[in-house]
Amino acid sequence: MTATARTEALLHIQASTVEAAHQLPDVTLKTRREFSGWILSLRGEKKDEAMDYSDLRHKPRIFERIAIAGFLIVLCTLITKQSLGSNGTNVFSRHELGVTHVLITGGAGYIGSHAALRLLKDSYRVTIVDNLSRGNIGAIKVLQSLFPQPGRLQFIFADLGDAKTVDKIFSENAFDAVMHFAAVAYVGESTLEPLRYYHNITANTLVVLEAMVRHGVKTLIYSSTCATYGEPEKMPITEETPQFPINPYGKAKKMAEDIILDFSKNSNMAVMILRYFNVIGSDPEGRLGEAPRPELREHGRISGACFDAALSIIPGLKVKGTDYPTRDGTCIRDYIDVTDLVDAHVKALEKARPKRVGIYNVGTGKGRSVKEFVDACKKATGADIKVEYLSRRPGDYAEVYSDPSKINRELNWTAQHTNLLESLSIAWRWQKSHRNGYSSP
Ligand SMILES: O=c1ccn([C@@H]2O[C@H](COP(=O)(O)OP(=O)(O)O[C@H]3OC[C@@H](O)[C@H](O)[C@H]3O)[C@@H](O)[C@H]2O)c(=O)[nH]1
Repeated sequence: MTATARTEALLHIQASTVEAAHQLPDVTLKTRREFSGWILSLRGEKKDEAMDYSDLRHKPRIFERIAIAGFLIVLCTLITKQSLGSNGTNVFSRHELGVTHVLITGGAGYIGSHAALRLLKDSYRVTIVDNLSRGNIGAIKVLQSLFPQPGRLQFIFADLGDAKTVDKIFSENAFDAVMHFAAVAYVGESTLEPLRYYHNITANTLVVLEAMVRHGVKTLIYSSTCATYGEPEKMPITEETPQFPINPYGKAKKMAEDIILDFSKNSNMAVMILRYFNVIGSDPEGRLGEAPRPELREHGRISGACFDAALSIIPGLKVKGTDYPTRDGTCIRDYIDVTDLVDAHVKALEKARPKRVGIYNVGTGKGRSVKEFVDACKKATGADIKVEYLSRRPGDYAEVYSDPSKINRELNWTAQHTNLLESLSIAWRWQKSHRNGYSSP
């Protein structure tokens, strides 16, 4: 286009704009008249009923324009703060706008997949990173079938130990928050393979944290455990109970906590550390469940062992230790339903604020012995589970149960599913229809 043609085109546009202005609809004229009237009343002048909107006398003077602009700026700032939080990073409000993107590490695992389901249901955007060493692709497939819409759920097969890949994932995605679930998590196995535990839990947390810092991700919800307390003298356990873990799993989680907490002292990051007690149950609608690796059966948790025994996958349940100083000689644990646990994560995410560091026990506050647990499991499954009594399992502590009052108070969270039989019955429904985990109907 030549310079002359461009000038002609511009003149044409201006002419049509003037034309359009002359055809302003009545409503615009009315608004301008009202505006002029408002300006006059601010000046203390009398409103001229016959005034014309185009009368220059009624246009705001320069200082009035500055005052109006200032007023509008203050108003816009207030509205923005209201919707984005005082420093623009309020996760909850961004979620209300429908944009919160949460990275779930270990989202193919038992707890991670339930958390992903809940977040997706609540309209969050979710990216799962999992190396499938402990998790199940079957859980991912279920989630994908429930949320097939583009942009809702992304699955990335990757190992958190691979810092380069993790960095690439962060650079290709704008995460608002990270829920770091991925970890090996068997107390018994940790005593046999401590290096695996220290590396997987501690080093990988460092990789995630460093990537968050590099890419400006401001919120971390960290999965910790009651195992960090070890064997406290006083029950119930509060967040102030001294942490003296007695097995590599608990020690590695405590180290990861220390790394995060030391880092948080000079950072704006919002950090929520959730110390889970013993997680049981499954999605009440039967879409997800707990599917531990068959080769790790010997290290498995009590709930999995009970169900395996009920399904005759193993000949019977081995109760490990009957000489603990407890009411019936078996260990006491605080069993928390996975639905409540993921609810605690959502509440933690909603209440996360820059520089806020929260540490919370997530438990029911009730302790149940292994024998009581096995009785409930027999009722839930209806199976006459054969029980064998063995000596103690290395790394076990006699009794832990939580004082959940801090999380009740600060996150407005209370365990809702405290009926052990009910939680086990729900989990059993899924287990018996998934005899071989996700790979079998
Ligand atoms: O087959 C079994 C399994 C477990 N148990 C006993 O059941 C009790 C609970 O053991 P689990 O392995 O289910 O759970 P743990 O208490 O060791 O740790 C659990 O809770 C805290 C979480 O953070 C851990 O990830 C989780 O493994 C222990 O006393 C254990 O010895 C058995 O008697 N037989």
